[in-house]
Amino acid sequence: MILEISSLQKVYGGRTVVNISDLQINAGETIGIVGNNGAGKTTLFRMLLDLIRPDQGQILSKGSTVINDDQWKEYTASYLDEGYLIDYLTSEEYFIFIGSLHKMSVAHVMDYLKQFHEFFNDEILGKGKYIRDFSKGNQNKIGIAAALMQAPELLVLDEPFANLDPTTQIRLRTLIKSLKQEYNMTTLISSHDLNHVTDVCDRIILMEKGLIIKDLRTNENTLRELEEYFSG
Ligand SMILES: Nc1ncnc2c1ncn2[C@@H]1O[C@H](COP(=O)(O)OP(=O)(O)OP(=O)(O)O)[C@@H](O)[C@H]1O
Repeated sequence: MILEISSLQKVYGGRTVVNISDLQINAGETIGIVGNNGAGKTTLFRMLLDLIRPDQGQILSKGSTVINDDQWKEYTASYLDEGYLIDYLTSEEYFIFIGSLHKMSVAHVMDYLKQFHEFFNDEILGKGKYIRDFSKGNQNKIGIAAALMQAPELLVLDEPFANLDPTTQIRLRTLIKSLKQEYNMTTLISSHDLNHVTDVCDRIILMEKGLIIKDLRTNENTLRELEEYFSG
């Protein structure tokens, strides 16, 4: 078990926006979190990553509470939004900076980036462009590639398919699947795209008003079941 959540609550302005009594995530699972706007997906991710603190309950990562023990940072990577990026750096400078945090040399970073050749679609590297000047979709790609740099055991991505062109969405699906196969990475992905999450994830958690409404093992009926739920 890599993550154990119990009695977790976050309250904003008297309203409980996350309310999860019990949730366990096993190592190697690829989990899609779906739910309409305001369901609490991002708030849950922010608590998992100690970006905000719960009002109640606890999150254990490999048995240690994330708020008291920094151990989780060694094996957890995430990309939630552009707040992770550094606007005044070029993409190369940013990758080199993130690489340096993981003790990677410049040559190592450049070598690492080769595997993203297709994913970057010739738009990210060698442009001499500052991160602030990239499109939102291309900023996403930079953030995701940088998050993967530490070869995390646990990866958290908030709406990674949003703003990506269709070609890159499909490439990201392939990338996530291959990472799972290659080194059994545990991945949490929030998404509004039911097609993508049911294709990529082996488990889907449906949230509504902070609560977990469904927790499904993905099978051939899952997409239809989710579509029915959301259309009703
Ligand atoms: N800092 C904050 N202050 C007050 N309310 C907040 C804050 N952050 C989130 N909320 C509220 O918490 C609820 C859950 O928001 P959250 O962003 O987690 O939802 P989400 O499922 O990620 O939604 P979306 O699909 O729109 O990204 C929303 O009602 C939101 O307005």
